[in-house]
This record gives sequence, structure tokens and C-alpha cells, in this order.
Amino acid sequence: MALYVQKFGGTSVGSVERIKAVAEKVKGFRDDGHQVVVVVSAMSGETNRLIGMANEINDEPTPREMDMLVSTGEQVTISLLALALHKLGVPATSYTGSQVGILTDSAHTKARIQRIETDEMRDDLDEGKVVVVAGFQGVDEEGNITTLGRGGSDTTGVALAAALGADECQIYTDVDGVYTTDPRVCSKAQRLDSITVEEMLELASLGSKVLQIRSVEFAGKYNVPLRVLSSFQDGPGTLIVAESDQDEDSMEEPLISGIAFTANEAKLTLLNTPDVPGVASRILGPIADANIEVDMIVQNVAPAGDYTDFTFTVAKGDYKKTLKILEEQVIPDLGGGEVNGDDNIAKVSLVGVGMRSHAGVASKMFRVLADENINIRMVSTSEIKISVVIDEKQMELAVRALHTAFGLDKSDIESE
Ligand SMILES: Nc1ncnc2c1ncn2[C@@H]1O[C@H](COP(=O)(O)OP(=O)(O)O)[C@@H](O)[C@H]1O
Ligand SMILES: N[C@@H](CC(=O)OP(=O)(O)O)C(=O)O
Repeated sequence: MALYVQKFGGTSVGSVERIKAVAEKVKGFRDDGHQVVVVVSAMSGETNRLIGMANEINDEPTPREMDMLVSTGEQVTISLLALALHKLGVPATSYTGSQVGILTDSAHTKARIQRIETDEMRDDLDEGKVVVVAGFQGVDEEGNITTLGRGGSDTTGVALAAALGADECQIYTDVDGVYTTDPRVCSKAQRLDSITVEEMLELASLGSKVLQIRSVEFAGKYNVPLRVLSSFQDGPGTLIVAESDQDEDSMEEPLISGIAFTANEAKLTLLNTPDVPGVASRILGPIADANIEVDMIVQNVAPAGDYTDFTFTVAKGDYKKTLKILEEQVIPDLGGGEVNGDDNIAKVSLVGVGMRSHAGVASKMFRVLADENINIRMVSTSEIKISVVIDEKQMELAVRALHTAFGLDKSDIESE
């Protein structure tokens, strides 16, 4: 007998028929003698619908009320799934995050889990019940409902699996695993049997939507066996593994494991800023004070005592606010300069632990993009990733060209 935490995403519970299909799947595991805790998201589109209504009423909604509102999406699906399980003769009880004891800090809309009470879940499991938990939500010390950030049900799933010491956390979604890149953009993308925690962290943080980054962090930190699978077809999915657990066959790692991309950033350049100590902090300080996260940063080298350009990226949603801070606070403070902004950019990233031991990945990447006439505007690297910023309209072309050039296309692998 194993204990599984199974998380079903929005598409997997997107209709009454699909909820019934999830109930059948869960019943199958229980009939095989396993204990199951199910975490569900809201029906696909529901969270956006709720946010849209709030924005129609108030364009600056308070985070506490937003959490109160958006947490209702998951309350619908937990009860419907419990009812579907009852209909199949399976005893099941549904719980909101607050009822099940998912305690978080008070950072509304991006709360972090601090503690999970497991006693009630364990009692239910021991009584042979399926436990159905609302993903994406928790409760703070004062009893306020909180949410964990978009895509947060993945994190609920992995956190519950860690707290319960589950044998595996299974993330059921609308693709049958983690692919070399988003299969919706590149039809030649192929499913990976396994991927390391580190690589998955990079892919998630660089835009691959398949897992929320914090769920991967949790899995790494608490050693939770984590698998991504399809809700709609059987198959082994993709196992997220610690690097040391990779099997012998994969010792000769591929150079690149995956390609991530996002069009969700904007670029800002301060031209003609004085090149003296302290300037970077005077530019980025007010931005940090406004709680805006900065991603890539590039400062041009200037001759001593001269002027320089300073470029950085922020989330597209923070673009206008950042522009305003630069124009109204930073430029007057620096006593000069000019702002240049662009929110039609995309970031494309190659990720792979194999990069550590191979030179020349960046130069090959740049050559492939040059051959496609794609201009690179910014570059950033780490030990296992290279990211470039390019024009948004060339994003998909870049992803496909790089996918082919780095030997990731389906036909390349199949013919090996
Ligand atoms: N490398 C990747 N592998 C698999 N899917 C990816 C990848 N990058 C992006 N995706 C996208 O992630 C989607 C699944 O995530 P999401 O829509 O959040 O699912 P859910 O609603 O089940 O949580 C897929 O439909 C796919 O388009
Ligand atoms: N419903 C929430 C939480 C979530 O995780 O959804 P999904 O599993 O469909 O990505 C959201 O839309 O962000």
C-alpha cells in the first residue's frame, strides 16, 4: 500500500465530465489498495474570471479581498469531486486549505506555507477515506484566507506530500509529462523520462508553466518524489529527480535538457547615467522599495568618469509603474538621463546540467539566432542556463530553431 498525493489542474477538472473522470482515476488507485489525498485547482478559466470581475468593480482591489474571492474557485471543485467519488461508492471528504490546516504567512496573493496540520487527514486516511483538498490556498495566523500565487496548487500538492511523507506526489495535467519545450509551441518537442530538480527549477523560473517553481523547491528541499503525468492518458510521465539519483544511462547528460521562454517581461534602459559608485543602487533602490522584482541587469562599460547605459527587465505587469518611478524619482535624483522602454520583448533560455562541462553552448546559441536574423538585446548566464532577450515576435521562431540545432527534435532522438 502506498500513499499518493495527486494534484489535478484546472483543465483536468474543467467540466462535470472531467471531474467524473478524475473520480474514476482516484477510485482506481484506491481499489488497488492505496491511500489517496487529492488536491484540485479551480475549473480552467475560473480564477481569471473571478479576477476579471474584481477588476471591473475596483481597479485597485485589496489583496485580502482578492484572496477571499479567488479561493472560491477551488471550493467548487473539491465539493464536486467529493460528490463524484461518493457516487462511485468511495468515501471522501473535502476540505478548504483553512479547514485542513495549511498555515501560511500573511502575504496575500503570494503567501508562503509555514506549517501543515496532518492529524485530521491521517484519521480520514486510516478510516479508508479519500481526502480532497483545495489547492492554492491557506490561512494565516489571524484566520484570513490566503493564496499561494498563480499555479499554487502544485505547491499545495508537494507540500502535503512532504508533510504526510507520501510515497509520491503526482501532478496530473493536460500534457503527459515535462517536455523539452512547450509542446504547444514546438510540435517536435519530446517528453523527458526524468529531469533533475535543478533543471526543473530553472525551466519553471524561466517561464515553463508546467510546474509552479515553489513546488519544485519544496520537492528538492524535502526530497519528495515528484512526477508529472497526463490526466487523459496512461503513461509513465516525467520524474523530477535529485541529480545524484539519475540512472547510469543518463550519466552522459545531454547538453541541453530543455528550452523555456516567456513574453511576460519588459525592458527598461536608463541612457546617459553617470558612471560613478552607487548609481546602480540609486536606480534599483526605489524600484525594490515599490516591491518590483528586477530580473536581468546589464550595465555597459564606460571609460572612467564617463556616462553609461543601464538596462534591466521587470515583469510586464510592473512595466508602467517602473517607467513612472524612473521618470519621476530616479532621473531627478541622478540629475539627468533618459529612459527608453520596450514591453514587446521575450526571453528564451537554454537549460541543462550538461552545460557545466561543455564550452561553446553560448556561441552556438548566438550563431543559430544570427542565422535566423534574430537580434539579441540582452544575455544572462548561470552554470546551467543561458538566457537571451529578443523581440517578442521572433520568440517562437527562436525556440524552434534552437530546439532543432541542439538535437532535441523528436525525430533526432527516435533515430538514435
Ligand atoms: N516544458 C514543458 N513541458 C510540458 N508542458 C509545458 C512545458 N512548458 C510549458 N508547458 C505548458 O504547461 C501546460 C500545463 O500547465 P498548466 O496549464 O498550468 O496546467 P494545469 O492547469 O494542469 O495546472 C501545458 O499545457 C503546456 O502547454
Ligand atoms: N486556480 C489557481 C491555482 C492553480 O494552480 O491553477 P492550475 O493548476 O490550473 O494552474 C490558478 O489559476 O492560478
